[in-house]
Amino acid sequence: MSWIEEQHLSSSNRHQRWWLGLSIALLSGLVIFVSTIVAVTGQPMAALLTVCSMVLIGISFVLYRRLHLARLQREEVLALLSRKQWPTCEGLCHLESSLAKCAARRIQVLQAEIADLQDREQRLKVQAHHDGLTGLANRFLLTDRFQFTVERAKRSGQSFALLMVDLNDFKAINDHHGHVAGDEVLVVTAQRLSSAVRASDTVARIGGDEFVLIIESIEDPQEMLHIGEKLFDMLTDPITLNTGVVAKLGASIGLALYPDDGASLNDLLNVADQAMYECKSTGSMSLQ
Ligand SMILES: Nc1nc2c(ncn2[C@@H]2O[C@H](COP(=O)(O)OP(=O)(O)OP(=O)(O)O)[C@@H](O)[C@H]2O)c(=O)[nH]1
Repeated sequence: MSWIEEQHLSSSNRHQRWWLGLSIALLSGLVIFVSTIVAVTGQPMAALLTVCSMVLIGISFVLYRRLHLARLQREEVLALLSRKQWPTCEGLCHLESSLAKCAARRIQVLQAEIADLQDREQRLKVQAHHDGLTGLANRFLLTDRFQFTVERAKRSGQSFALLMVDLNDFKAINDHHGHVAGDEVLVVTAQRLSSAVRASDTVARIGGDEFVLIIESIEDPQEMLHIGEKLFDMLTDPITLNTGVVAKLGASIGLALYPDDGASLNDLLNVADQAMYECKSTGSMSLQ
């Protein structure tokens, strides 16, 4: 038997003896206590005795737990010693550096997870505010930009224009060349509209082939006529599709001015929509 095992055994024997002694002492104490109560009162006080007994049992249990835990800890240290596994200085350094590496790896993983979440949040925001096909603003963002433009126009005292654009005979592209060709036409149309206005202006797609533009800071309504003509020329320029098919489309454009034609988005959309249908029915681009 090794010295460590001997130490271990004698230590647990000591504890057993200690525990036995304590139990006997507690039991004797209890018996003396009960006898005293009976002698003094002449009758057993059952309730009082029960409480006292429970207190004594509680105390002995706590003592036992403490002894038991202390013994467990000592057993662990003895086990380490017996296996000669006590960490050396080198071992501790190694342990420290591997813990540091582990923490650094965890931080990297967390950073990647945070970046991924931020990326997803950004994508969700874009999805919520933009048209999936063309990347233009959707109706939600259009409403937001409209409010923003109104506030700016109020401060500067300048007017702004709302244009409604609708492609003519777009359905025929879908019907004759397929939905993919139709999508391509919509994407090119969006690109053309965006390139025709300033970055601060808003271009939105609000329906199949319906687009809305907000053109800021209009000093002279005549200015809008030039912009309208430029848009018309751009949109009626034939589009060569990926399949080689050349798509020729017409466009109808309606105009409304803030604040002359209304102060709310709905008012301006109604005026521009009416103007656009007049343009479509006459077959010519006549900005109202
Ligand atoms: N390819 C494609 N087609 C769409 C999309 N959204 C709506 N459409 C189609 O666009 C067409 C729009 O129909 P209309 O409003 O009659 O268009 P139009 O032929 O230009 O008619 P007018 O405006 O009266 O000249 C419908 O056939 C819809 O199915 C889309 O995202 N992609």
